[in-house]
Amino acid sequence: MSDSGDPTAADLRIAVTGAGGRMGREVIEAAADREDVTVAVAVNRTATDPVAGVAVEDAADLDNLLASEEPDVLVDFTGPDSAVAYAETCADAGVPLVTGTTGFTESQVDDLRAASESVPVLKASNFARGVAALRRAVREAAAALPGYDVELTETHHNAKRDAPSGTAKSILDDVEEVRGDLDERVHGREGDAPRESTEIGVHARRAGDVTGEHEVLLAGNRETLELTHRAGDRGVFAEGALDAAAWLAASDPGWYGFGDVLDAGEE
Ligand SMILES: NC(=O)C1=CN([C@@H]2O[C@H](COP(=O)(O)OP(=O)(O)OC[C@H]3O[C@@H](n4cnc5c(N)ncnc54)[C@H](OP(=O)(O)O)[C@@H]3O)[C@@H](O)[C@H]2O)C=CC1
Ligand SMILES: O=C(O)C1=N[C@H](C(=O)O)C[C@H](O)C1
Repeated sequence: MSDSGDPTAADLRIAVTGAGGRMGREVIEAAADREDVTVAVAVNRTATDPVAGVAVEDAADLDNLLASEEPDVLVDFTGPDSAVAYAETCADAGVPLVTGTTGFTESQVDDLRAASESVPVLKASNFARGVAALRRAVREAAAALPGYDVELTETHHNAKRDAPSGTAKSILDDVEEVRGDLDERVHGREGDAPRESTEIGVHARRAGDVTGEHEVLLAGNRETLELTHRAGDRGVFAEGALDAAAWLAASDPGWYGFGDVLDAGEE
């Protein structure tokens, strides 16, 4: 962090886990494009060539690297098991954690929350600002259209592991909060499957190299409303994650979401 104590002023030093993955690479490349961010540590589980000129070390050495390099924050896009392990490493090292990893079980989220008692932890299923706007719009529409059926469809590239996506689950939580009558998530339909009024249909498509699309359909009373977000490329997630990292580095230990970063920007 810069001597001014303001990590957004200059030279936020980050660590990146999953540096050989799609998102890890994108974060390192986005950091290279920003004057205010330096990648101090980059690790991957398996051997990886340098990314944007940054050497990628063995993830098994992360605790030593955090101790020697003292980054301001760690940015993680890996898998649920590893993200939980890295959260414990961050808590031990006193390094704030931004994780965009999805697919956590409830007990793994509890583990992340435990780490947030020692260091700031920010978990977000989607770092696109447009998705934050989509979620607000969906909440408003669901509240304004009582009794309408809701169906959610997400589409991602064919290498995505978790389904439905983390973003889809966040949107489902939003809808259920606003529409107390919808409490049954139905994942696809097959055979004799008449729709119940309490259902939210959930559809996960995997195809080609689609970056990420989320569509919410509300239908009733002879009308339909569709709200859709499409990510053009992964840079949009990486930039949001770096904004979150800059904000989190100056925060107190606790549990945060991307909304906290966006709300702070509006003050
Ligand atoms: N919040 C957001 O805005 C976004 C979130 N995501 C989420 O980010 C995560 C990663 O996505 P993506 O980059 O596409 O995935 P990739 O499979 O491309 O990359 C995952 C990386 O994590 C590493 N990794 C996986 N498991 C472990 C482990 N157990 N221990 C250590 N390292 C591990 C892999 O290393 P190795 O190659 O050695 O296996 C790889 O480098 C997913 O959960 C995805 O849903 C994705 C995009 C945006
Ligand atoms: O795995 C991905 O690619 C993505 N994962 C996130 C999710 O699960 O919601 C965010 C984005 O849609 C891309």
